[in-house]
Parts: sequence; structure tokens; C-alpha cells
Amino acid sequence: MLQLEHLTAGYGKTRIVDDIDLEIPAGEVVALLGRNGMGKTTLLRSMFGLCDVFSGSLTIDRSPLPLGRPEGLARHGLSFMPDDRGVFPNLTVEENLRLARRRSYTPPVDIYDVFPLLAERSRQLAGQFSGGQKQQLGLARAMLAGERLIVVDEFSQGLQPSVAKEALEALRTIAATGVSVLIVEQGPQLPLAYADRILGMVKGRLVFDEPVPKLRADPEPLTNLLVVA
Ligand SMILES: Nc1ncnc2c1ncn2[C@@H]1O[C@H](COP(=O)(O)OP(=O)(O)OP(=O)(O)O)[C@@H](O)[C@H]1O
Repeated sequence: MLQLEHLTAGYGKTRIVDDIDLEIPAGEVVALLGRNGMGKTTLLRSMFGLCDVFSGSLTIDRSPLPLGRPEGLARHGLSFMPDDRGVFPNLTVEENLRLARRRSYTPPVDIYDVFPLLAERSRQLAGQFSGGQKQQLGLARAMLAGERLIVVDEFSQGLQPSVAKEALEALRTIAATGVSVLIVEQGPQLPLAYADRILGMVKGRLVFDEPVPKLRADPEPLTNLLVVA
């Protein structure tokens, strides 16, 4: 169980996300949704030290984790794919994947089966990839490194629908072995099909946290969240 408590974070002196409490049990796939500029990216970035954290704590199975310290979180098996994908442009695909692998952990999916493109282009420099190709490499890296938690910003950015579905099925297979998964996604379709829970964010606060079956039966909270007033 991953627990984030009383997280307040932003940039400089500006608070963007305010007093967020969030729990993700092992094995759950959780999607964070909200309109542009509501603070989704900032919430994720704050966990991994890419913006300023004013207060908060992070624990996994009640053991404290170094909130905002990316190397420390990586050592505990927490991985993050930021919205710029975080790949090393001057390294090949193979080298990017090798650096992400953990010595003691092999995910329950074959990365090259999930993303055949990465096998075909294993010797190519990541910097020569298109945005959608980098997205596949970034997701693969997050899957290899996330032994306990995988966090992905802008999950389906640049992906063909068939590749996005394949990647989400892989994330579900990984989650089933006890990994927690948190993704940010623009639209509700993929979360409604693949996630266990959906969180709604408005102006830096979580305004709902609902199981997907409930939202499938009554999508009104999602509609209200995503419609521009
Ligand atoms: N580097 C930054 N410095 C200052 N303010 C920032 C910075 N990055 C984002 N913000 C502000 O923080 C707020 C939340 O942005 P954030 O990117 O977290 O939202 P988001 O919900 O992820 O939006 P989107 O869906 O457009 O990516 C916005 O008002 C944005 O202008």
C-alpha cells in the first residue's frame, strides 16, 4: 500500500497542489484525470522531486520513503515516466532499457512482446525516435524499474490506440503481481476500460476518488470533471 499524506507542492512560492491524501493498494491501477492546468503533472512531479514540495509524506507498507528524492525512490522500486518521457537521447534503445532494469526484478511481461518496435530498433539512438516511439521506450523503462510503483504522466500521449491498449494490458498484468500503478490520462475511455479507480482533480485538489464500476454505471462525476464550464 502506497500512502501519500498532506502533500502540498508547487513552483517557487506558488502552491499548485494542496493537501493531497492518496492511497494506492498493491495491485491497483489508478488513473488521475482533470482538465488542463489542474495540477495533475505537478502532483506526479512533486513525488519525484521535479518541483517544490512544501509539506507531505510518502510511505509504502508504512515504511517512510524519501518524498521528492528520485534516486532514493528508484532504489525502493518506484518508477516515473514524466511527460517528456525521460529517455536518454544519446543512448540506444537497448542501453536505455538496460539502465532501467533492476538486478533483483524481472517484470511479469516481456517488454519486447509489449512493444515489438523496441526489439526492431534496439540499436537505434533514442534521440532519433518520434514522440510516440519515445513514449513506448519511456513506458518500457517504467515497467522494468517499477517493482513496487509505476507512475506515468500523459499515458497515451502519441500512442496508436492499439499500442496504448497493449501497454495498459501489460500494466494490468504487472499490477496483478502486487505493483501499484498511477497514470495521468487526458480522456476517460482508457481509464474506464482498464483502471480500478479514477481520481478527479480540480485546481490542485482531489475532488473525487471512485471505483471504475461505479463510474461506468454513473459517469456524471467524470463528465462534470472534464467538461469546460
Ligand atoms: N514550471 C512551472 N512554473 C510555474 N508554474 C507552473 C510550472 N509548471 C506548471 N505550472 C502551473 O501549475 C498549474 C498546474 O499545471 P500542471 O501541469 O500540473 O497541470 P495538469 O493538470 O498536468 O495540466 P495538463 O493536462 O495541461 O498537463 C498550471 O497553472 C501551470 O501554469
